Formats: sequence, structure tokens, C-alpha cells
Amino acid sequence: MDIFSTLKKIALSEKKTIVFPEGNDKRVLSAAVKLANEGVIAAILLGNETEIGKMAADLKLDLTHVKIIDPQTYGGLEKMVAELVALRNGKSTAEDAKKMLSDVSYFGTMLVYENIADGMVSGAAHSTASTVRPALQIIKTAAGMHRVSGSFVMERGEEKYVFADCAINIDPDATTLAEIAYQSAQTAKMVGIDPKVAFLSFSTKGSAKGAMIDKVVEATKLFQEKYPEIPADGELQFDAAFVPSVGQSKAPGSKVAGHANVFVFPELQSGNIGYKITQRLGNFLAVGPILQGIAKPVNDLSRGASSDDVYNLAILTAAQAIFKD
Ligand SMILES: CC(C)(COP(=O)(O)OP(=O)(O)OC[C@H]1O[C@@H](n2cnc3c(N)ncnc32)[C@H](O)[C@@H]1OP(=O)(O)O)[C@@H](O)C(=O)NCCC(=O)NCCS
Ligand SMILES: CC(=O)OP(=O)(O)O
Repeated sequence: MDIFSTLKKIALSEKKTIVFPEGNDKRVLSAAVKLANEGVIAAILLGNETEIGKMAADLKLDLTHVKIIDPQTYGGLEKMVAELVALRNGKSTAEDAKKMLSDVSYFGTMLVYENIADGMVSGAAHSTASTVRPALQIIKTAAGMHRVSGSFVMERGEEKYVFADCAINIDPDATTLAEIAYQSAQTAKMVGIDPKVAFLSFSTKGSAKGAMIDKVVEATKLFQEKYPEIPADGELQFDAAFVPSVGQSKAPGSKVAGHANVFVFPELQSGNIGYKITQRLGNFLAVGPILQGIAKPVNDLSRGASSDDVYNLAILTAAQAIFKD
């Protein structure tokens, strides 16, 4: 069974509420309505009811099963402002908080914070930075985690992989890289992949030298010390990590080289470029960025996302909410 059919079964077992701040985006509206009509989630759309109603009529969508909240007329706004001020702990005044909440990303994130929604999916029309910053400030990291990161689940037929960090940490240090690898291994387990983690580089086992490679070697060592139960190796070039014959020749004796399924990129440029090449040239389904290491599920979309991508990411978000309980 493909990953998303499995996750959909999980999501159907306990209906979670997902908020979609971009309620007036056609891709988001279609996906949210479809999921709500199928009974997979309870959907909250943010936006103006009349505008969303018109769009739904044009798209011939039935809004019976979705809830629309208009942030402009929301009755709980004063309470939300007070909560946000308290949460920001001296960093934002009531005036700042009101301004922040006029941004749907902040408003939606606060609905998750207040447990009105179990998770949020946004980013089809907003940059990753503006989607994710509220989550970092309000929801914060999960217990024991220090940084939130962003992975993609890549799927093509029977081939299933996790790529990270493709979205958040611009130039992680070795400690953060090791934490990203742990979070990615957890994401892999959630989607039914038995993780084998490769710390990627342009060097395999000392074939090149320099500070960039030292960081990857250090991250691998930290990870292996902390999580000896999860197979991991580095530094590995992608071919050594992925192709069994190349892995054997470049990293003989490695249990991971040639068989990796969780790919940890050394920094964000390679991670973001790497997933987009795999998606666009390799025709892989790319679902994410999935925020990892965060206390509650909030997930971002690429602005290039299709309605199917929104649909899949919302299913994954609902499954994350179930796993967290
Ligand atoms: C994610 C990102 C927006 C955060 O940047 P930022 O808002 O400038 O970060 P700041 O340093 O101002 O931090 C804002 C808050 O988030 C927290 N934060 C930042 N990065 C974090 C991370 N990776 N994990 C957890 N918390 C983080 C900070 O601690 C801070 O919290 P505070 O306000 O309570 O003190 C930034 O790292 C970024 O732009 N990343 C790349 C996004 C991108 O373009 N990706 C490519 C497309 S997917
Ligand atoms: C994940 C990602 O690259 O997002 P966007 O395409 O919106 O920048």
C-alpha cells in the first residue's frame, strides 16, 4: 500500500481538526473540502465566508462539512491577543500581537496553540519563512528537541525516502545536523520506512578534505553515539549512499552505504535543490515540508504545490496529530 493510503487509514481512525489559513486559495479549498466530505478530517478554513462561498460555487464544491472562520470578525480575538502577548514574554505588545494576528499564519497557528485545531497546513500562497515563523515562536520545539527542521517524504511507486533539511535550517552545525537526522528517522518510521540514515556530502570517507566535510563527519559521530540503534553512516556522496555497487566500492563494510533511505543534506541549499530535482526530473511525489521536532503538527507547502499535495500533507498532518496523542 502506498504511504498516503496507509496514513489516510490512520487519519480515518480518529477525526482530527486541521486549520487551513489559505481558505481562499482554490487548491487549498478543493483539498480541504474533499477531505472533510470523505470524513478524513474536520476542516477549518480561514477567510471571508462570502468570498469562499463564491469560489466554492464556481468550483462546484459543497461546503456543508467545513467550518469557516473569518479572522476579521472572530469573537475570540481579544483572548487570542492576550495569550499571544503572554507567550511572547515581553517580546510583543498587545498592539504588536493584534497586528501579528491580522496575518492568517499567526491566526491559524494560535488556533492550534489553543487546541481549537489539532494541526495546520499552510504555505500554498505564503513563503516558508512567513508560514513557519509563527509556529517557531508560538508552538515551539517538542520536548528534548532544540531545533525544528523540515523534511520531504519522496515517493515513486515502491520507492520511499525521507530528505532533510529541505526547508528550515540554513546552515546547521554538527549538533543540529545530528538532531535533524534523528527527527528524519522518526518521520521515516511514521510513514513505514525502516530508517537507514546517510549523512550526505561531496566526499565519501575522506575522499576530500575541509571544514564542510568535517562538520558532516562530526554530525555522523554524534548521531552514532546518541542513537546506536538507528543505522547511520557518513560522510557519503549520494551515489555511495544509494547505489549498492558504488557504496561497496567507496565505503566498503558500511551497512548503510548503498542502502540508505533517509538522506540528510549538509545545508539548506543542497537539501532544497536536491528534493526539487528529485521531484521534477525524477517524477517523485514530494510531500512536505513536514515540520519535525515541533510540539504540535504545523506543516508548510511549497508555493508550487498542487491540490493533491495539499490533500496529502493534510492527511500526514492529521496522522502526526494522532501519533502525538
Ligand atoms: C525559519 C526561519 C524563517 C527562521 O528565521 P527567523 O524568523 O529570521 O528567525 P529568528 O532567528 O528571528 O527566530 C524567530 C523565532 O524562531 C525561533 N527559531 C528560529 N529557527 C528555529 C528553528 N530551526 N527551530 C526552532 N526555533 C527556531 C527563534 O528562536 C525565535 O524565537 P523567539 O522569537 O521566541 O525568540 C529562517 O531560518 C529561514 O528563513 N529559513 C529558510 C526558509 C526558506 O526559505 N526555505 C526554503 C523554502 S522551503
Ligand atoms: C519548500 C519550498 O521550497 O517552498 P517554496 O517553493 O514555497 O519556496
